[in-house]
Amino acid sequence: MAKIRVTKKFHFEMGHALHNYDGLCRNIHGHTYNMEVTLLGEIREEKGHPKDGMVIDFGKLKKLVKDKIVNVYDHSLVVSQIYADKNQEHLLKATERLIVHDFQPTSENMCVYFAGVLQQELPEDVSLYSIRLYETATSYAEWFAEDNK
Ligand SMILES: Nc1nc2c(c(=O)[nH]1)N=C([C@H](O)[C@H](O)COP(=O)(O)OP(=O)(O)OP(=O)(O)O)CN2
Ligand SMILES: [Zn+2]
Repeated sequence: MAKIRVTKKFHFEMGHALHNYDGLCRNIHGHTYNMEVTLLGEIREEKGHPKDGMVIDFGKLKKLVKDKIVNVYDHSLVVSQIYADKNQEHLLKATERLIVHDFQPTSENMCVYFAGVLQQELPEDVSLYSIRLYETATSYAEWFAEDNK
């Protein structure tokens, strides 16, 4: 049976600050993140089945990514534990949606983290092929399963 990739695009607004970064991005600022999630799987060939002809229903992929990533990170402020420890009092006053990770919230690290989240949630008959995460219109990071075997 043919293997094929399917991709869905998402976007969310997220603030972050890069601890000790040697440029403007050490300050709290925000981006519109655009994310492309690509899955690999076989096309269901089952005449009469509601999902006949699909690798995964785009609606199912949308719900999964929205529940696990978009609705969690949209309008949040993401900082590293080091940054949070230094600015805790200030941060808790500034936002209701503070997310602290044990890594610097760069596009590379967020991309790897999101890949881990999705890999845990996907149905067994499809696999995560790649994630492309645009931080700005001109900058993105990409995670590929092939690179991380
Ligand atoms: N390798 C990385 N470099 C930088 C990251 C990152 O996540 N990975 N992040 C930042 C800043 O947070 C911010 O995204 C600035 O990115 P940059 O592309 O430099 O943004 P500009 O607005 O200057 O982009 P232009 O389109 O070139 O104007 C910094 N570096
Ligand atoms: Zn940034």
